[in-house]
Amino acid sequence: MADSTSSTTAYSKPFKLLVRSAEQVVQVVNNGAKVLRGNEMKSLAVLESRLPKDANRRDGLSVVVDRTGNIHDIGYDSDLDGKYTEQDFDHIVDATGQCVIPGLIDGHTHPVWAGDRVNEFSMKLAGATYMDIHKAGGGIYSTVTSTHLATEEQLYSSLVQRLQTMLQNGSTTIEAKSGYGLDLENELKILRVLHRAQKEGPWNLSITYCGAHAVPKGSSAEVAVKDIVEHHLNAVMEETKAGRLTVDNVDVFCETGVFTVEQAKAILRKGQSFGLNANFHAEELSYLGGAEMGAAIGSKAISHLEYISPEGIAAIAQSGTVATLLPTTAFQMRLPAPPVRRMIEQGVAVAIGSDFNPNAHCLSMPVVMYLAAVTFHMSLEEVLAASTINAAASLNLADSRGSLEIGKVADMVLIDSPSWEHLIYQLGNATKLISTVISKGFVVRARKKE
Ligand SMILES: N=CN[C@@H](CCC(=O)O)C(=O)O
Ligand SMILES: [Zn+2]
Repeated sequence: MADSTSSTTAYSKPFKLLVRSAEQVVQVVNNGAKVLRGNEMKSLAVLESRLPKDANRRDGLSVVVDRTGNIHDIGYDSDLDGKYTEQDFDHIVDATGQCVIPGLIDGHTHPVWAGDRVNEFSMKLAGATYMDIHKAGGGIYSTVTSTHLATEEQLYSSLVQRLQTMLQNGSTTIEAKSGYGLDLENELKILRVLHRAQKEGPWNLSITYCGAHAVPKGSSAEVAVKDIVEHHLNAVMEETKAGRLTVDNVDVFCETGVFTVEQAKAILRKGQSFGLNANFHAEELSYLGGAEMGAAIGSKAISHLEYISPEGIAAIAQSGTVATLLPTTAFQMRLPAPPVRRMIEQGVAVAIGSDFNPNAHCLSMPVVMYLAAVTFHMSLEEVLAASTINAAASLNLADSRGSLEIGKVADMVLIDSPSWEHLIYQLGNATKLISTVISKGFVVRARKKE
């Protein structure tokens, strides 16, 4: 097939897209595995272009995407040339010299809020702790106040800008929490904004109800838990049943001075009774035993875990609960790194996320991946597994996402470099390196060649 890019009448061709002649196709897994646990994260399935005997040009790799946006075929150009013609595709992307990786999956974000907390960043640099600020009524409370004042339209417009930036940085699936409403009316407002973004945007969101993000001012943890368990969660689920919301996960900030392990358990269990995945914050600033509880109730994932105990590690290794680690937060709050090496040695599946929120303002998974490698002592292979298949597993999405395998959704990132590791190695250069982002088989970012 000669080099060309064609785009003709929709639905007239048998296939949506051909990405061809790539240097590498990083499948991550190629055997249907739905998660990589512990040492399995060390080796990834990578297809390399080849130089056939007596040939003067490399035989690159191609990915064929069907009409539904799923991967239909993966193989060498020379093999696929006999099976397809240029006319079979709506669109052809020439990936010569580039690497194809799965769309990145950001396992933990708080993307719907108004205002900012740049003043608190200064305070923290001067020595204030996160909890000092929270107890003084700042932190989450300050964002709750500004988010209450914002209209749905304002929240939607800032959310879309944030998601666009995430997409430009390679994230095609993003876990997205509510949690700056706290009261039912404002939590529903935030969830509606997320639902609209999911319906209207090119990204894939995994939406999380996080009404237990802080104890509402003037209330107590006991009253807040009772409200959520007896009233708010029911109301949220009624709205989802009516098709006005989508909610996939339930979250709680289980932390000293916020919600106890027992309180978190009550909320998570109630969410699970509605079919939501338990995926919550624990052991971030102190050890409480949230990991042990989360494992015991079959949580899909637990985030942060800087202060996880050896028993907690054993429990999540045993239960298969994914540890979603958040390097930007640990880095900017100067927290100790979670015991990642020990987790991996003991067979835990590790995912990572940006934790984008007004306390840790980072929209770029490649930056998060760099921090995971350098500050959490993860290898480049472990970092990519944590941002693809394991992040998919943390959101119960590994059947359809997180690897480049036939039948999975064609979410792909093309990196203009001879090997995929450059995406992590070249700190701060991701939007230059990423030439193309493909979501559900549609090209949603196509950088012009300079
Ligand atoms: N720790 C709780 N939630 C967020 C921070 C939210 C905020 O400070 O606004 C986190 O994951 O880091
Ligand atoms: Zn968080």
